[in-house]
Amino acid sequence: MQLTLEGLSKKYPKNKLFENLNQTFETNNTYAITGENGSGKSTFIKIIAGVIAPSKGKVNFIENGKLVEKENIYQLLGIAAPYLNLIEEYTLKEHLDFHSKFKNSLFGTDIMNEINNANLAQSMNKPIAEFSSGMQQRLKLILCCCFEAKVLLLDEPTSHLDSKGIEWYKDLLRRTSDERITLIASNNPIEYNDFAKKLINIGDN
Ligand SMILES: Nc1ncnc2c1ncn2[C@@H]1O[C@H](COP(=O)(O)OP(=O)(O)OP(=O)(O)O)[C@@H](O)[C@H]1O
Repeated sequence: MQLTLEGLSKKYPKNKLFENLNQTFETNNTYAITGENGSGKSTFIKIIAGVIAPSKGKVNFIENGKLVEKENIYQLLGIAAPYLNLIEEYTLKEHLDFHSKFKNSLFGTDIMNEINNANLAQSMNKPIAEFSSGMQQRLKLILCCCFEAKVLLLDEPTSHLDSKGIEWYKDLLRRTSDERITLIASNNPIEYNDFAKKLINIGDN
């Protein structure tokens, strides 16, 4: 799997974020997308995810040497980001069942071990609306990392996590990032230092 950027640019009427990014991301690699506040990290992640359009240029998903059609990209993606909300009315169990209709768990029914590791087992029947921000973040990371996806997009992955939660996130990523392209949008080295071989500073552009 490869992800390539061809002359990727984004500007808003009053704000030029990045221009002419050309980059190839390869499977089995983790990349940190850095840059100061407002430089465009989240915008970049949203463009990769196809949520918003670039001003110029292209994002290509290439699998076995072939360009993946736009409508099939969703199936390749796992994404955890502050602006992507869980379904508040669902319980954790309902959320897992719903997610499993679209994607297979990497661990089969052992996904419950992951729920346990994340300290969420006692909340299986609790609605997401009653989850703390840290609990919601842990569930977002499980849904992103523990289900089939070839590209992981993590925007500020440790937001709302306490020190135990950060150690849990690191362990989760260590165990689930093989054979994937992982992009971590962050200014916090704790979130990527152990993983990212390459830093792409969006603000440099
Ligand atoms: N829909 C929009 N219309 C106009 N400007 C926008 C829009 N969305 C984002 N911006 C602006 O684009 C810039 C980049 O925002 P973005 O959230 O991508 O930055 P970031 O690097 O993720 O920031 P942070 O580190 O603070 O999370 C900001 O100045 C923001 O105000």
